[in-house]
Amino acid sequence: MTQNTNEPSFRESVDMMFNRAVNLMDLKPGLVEKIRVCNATYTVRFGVRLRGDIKTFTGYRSVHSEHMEPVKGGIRFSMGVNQDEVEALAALMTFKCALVEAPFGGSKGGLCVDPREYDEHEMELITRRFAYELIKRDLINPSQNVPAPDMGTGEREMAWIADQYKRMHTTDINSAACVTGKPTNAGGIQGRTEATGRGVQYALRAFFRDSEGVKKAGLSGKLDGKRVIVQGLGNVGYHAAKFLSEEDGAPVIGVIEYNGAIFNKDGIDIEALKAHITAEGSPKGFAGGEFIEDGASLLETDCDILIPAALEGVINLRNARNIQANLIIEAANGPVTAGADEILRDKGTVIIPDMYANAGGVTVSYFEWVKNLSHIRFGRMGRRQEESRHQLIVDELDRISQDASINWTLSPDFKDKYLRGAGELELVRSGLDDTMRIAYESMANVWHGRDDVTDLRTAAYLVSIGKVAASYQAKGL
Ligand SMILES: NC(=O)c1ccc[n+]([C@@H]2O[C@H](COP(=O)([O-])OP(=O)(O)OC[C@H]3O[C@@H](n4cnc5c(N)ncnc54)[C@H](O)[C@@H]3O)[C@@H](O)[C@H]2O)c1
Repeated sequence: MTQNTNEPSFRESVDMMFNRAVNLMDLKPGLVEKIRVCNATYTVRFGVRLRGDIKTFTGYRSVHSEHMEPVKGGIRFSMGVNQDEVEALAALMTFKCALVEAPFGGSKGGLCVDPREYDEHEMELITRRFAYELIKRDLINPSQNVPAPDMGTGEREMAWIADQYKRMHTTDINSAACVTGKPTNAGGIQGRTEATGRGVQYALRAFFRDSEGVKKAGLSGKLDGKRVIVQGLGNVGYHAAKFLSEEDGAPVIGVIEYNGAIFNKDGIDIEALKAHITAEGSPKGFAGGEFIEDGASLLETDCDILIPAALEGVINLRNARNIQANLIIEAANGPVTAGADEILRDKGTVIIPDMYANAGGVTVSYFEWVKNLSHIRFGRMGRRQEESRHQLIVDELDRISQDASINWTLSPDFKDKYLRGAGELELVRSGLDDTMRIAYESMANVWHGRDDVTDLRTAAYLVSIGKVAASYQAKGL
């Protein structure tokens, strides 16, 4: 969403950020160009018989880089979808996967449709037809191109896509791995739906462990007590807001939706607001805070952490100077334009970049893909060994607690809970936590360690472009 005619497009913004980083690297120009360009974009126009007429839809699937296969990236359903947008999003997927070491190339898809205009049956017809067009060209395939949810899509659409693939490839034993983000009873993995929001939470925890980074943002102390404003209470924004307010003691004082915002300086009950929006279709009338008609104005309200979790280009040349948050974490892809990025950098605002901040989704998608290909429940292998290791600790604690000189006892259900701690959800969460920590450290080392790198985004690009370049070089390019 470009807000100003002087503003570059989303794709140009990504290129400008890429160029800024690449200028600090010692790579051959030919290799730089190979990494920068989008390999291919397929455009499809197809008709679906709806309400007694034929309605034509336009969709895209873009493959940015195949330095690793399959390529990976979500499918978005929104009226704003266009080629420029999908190509920008596909490029970000390449760098995101490299940064968190998910072994995929970058891709993205989109369909120009407003899901609110159609009922469930109509959406199924539209989704299956779009999937059919992509599957028959191997643009959805477990070993070549694996989509996932994005704006306007969720596990329901992923289940339709997986089923469509299965119908067209009845003998493919790996068909479930053709798409991630499926429901858990249809080949999905526990913790995928919450994964991107959970990743935002882990990213913020990693940031607040980095005292030098916290100082650079002009903040102090811990995540606990920091005032948060979130834009977009969809999959990513809702989970991030819920976890931060319920588990980290960080009150969400503002929530911005496309049709208004809610502000409450004492913190908003996220579950209650989500239930209200689901029932009413709007935050208007919510009793737990003040309703603000011009929702986007809340982006400029005083807070510690701003979480844009809706769409691109919302922080731009028009409002960047008025942003008061010390820290912006880009839960959405591309919420800050290249021009706004420069203004915010000059102001000293720290931005945790999209390619890292929302990488939780692709990380857990990777676990799901591996689970589907291995045909075994995630964590099932080795579970007995894990349990006997846990049992050793429990027995030892039991023994110590028998010591009369120590005045404490184990709670009766401790043992049971401890042993259950090795389940799929716990493994997914700990794998995600590790990934977010390691990736943060790799960026922060560059951010704090090089005088010519003054922001986390450039640091993130340096790390990820370096990995993509190494991958191409290993192939002899
Ligand atoms: N779903 C994922 O796993 C995932 C992974 C990585 C990145 N992302 C990115 O996160 C962002 C959100 O994705 P999502 O899956 O949560 O989508 P979603 O469709 O579940 O939610 C988007 C939310 O934003 C709201 N919204 C739309 N336009 C708005 C506007 N102008 N102002 C305020 N709110 C607005 C919508 O009403 C909705 O509540 C996108 O940029 C997407 O690319 C999503």
